[in-house]
Amino acid sequence: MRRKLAAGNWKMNGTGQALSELADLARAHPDPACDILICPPATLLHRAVQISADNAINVGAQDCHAEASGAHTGDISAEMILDAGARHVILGHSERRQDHGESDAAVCAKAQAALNVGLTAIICLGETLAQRDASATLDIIAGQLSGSVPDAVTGENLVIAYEPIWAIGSGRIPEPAQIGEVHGFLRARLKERFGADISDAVRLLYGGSVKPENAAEIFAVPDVDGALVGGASLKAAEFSPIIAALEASD
Ligand SMILES: O=C[C@H](O)COP(=O)(O)O
Repeated sequence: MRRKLAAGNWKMNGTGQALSELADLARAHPDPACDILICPPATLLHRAVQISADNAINVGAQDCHAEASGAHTGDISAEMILDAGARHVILGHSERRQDHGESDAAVCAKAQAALNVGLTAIICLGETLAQRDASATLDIIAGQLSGSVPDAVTGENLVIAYEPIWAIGSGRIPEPAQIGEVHGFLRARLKERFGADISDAVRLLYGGSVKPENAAEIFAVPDVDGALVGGASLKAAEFSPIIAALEASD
């Protein structure tokens, strides 16, 4: 049985003051019925881990380099993330694919680096609005899935986040049936490639304008195992009802 996952991606938001939100979140969810993960900027990673050492909040990073070490100014390696005490890393977010030109192959190499040190890779994929309008969504998703996910996954160490690019930060979300179509497709493709045992263990998150008001509807969609939340994860008061909706979902 997959344990549901409420993941918050703080993106390039937050200085030390924002860490009080972590403590508030932990107080609101002392014994959650789902996993809770916050991915702050790299500058806050270690402090976030320290604050969360004795509570139910997990901490993750937002990116890693594909190499273990070397002359890569400004980057951090998977081992550094592990050393900071985090156990998850988001990879291939559309903002990185766009801002940094990350290809599926680059995301796959980063994911392999993450798996090599024992991190769980949260690999993001999703279509643009033009691709959806052209009925190309499943083709795009199939290509990203096959190109971005390394062979060495066990199931438990892989999370896939379906994030339609047009839904990110826009206030728009797909119809539940559209989310269900993509998630069902992802599960089937994972099963084809890795077999049922691994496919059944992979958690599939939806991301893009998840808010307290729409969370229950999204979590009722089959094969949605949680959410990757951006803006609404920045404040405990807004993320907490999303977590509660996930806990209440079947
Ligand atoms: O990683 C999170 C997603 O990009 C969703 O962001 P959002 O919840 O602000 O739309």
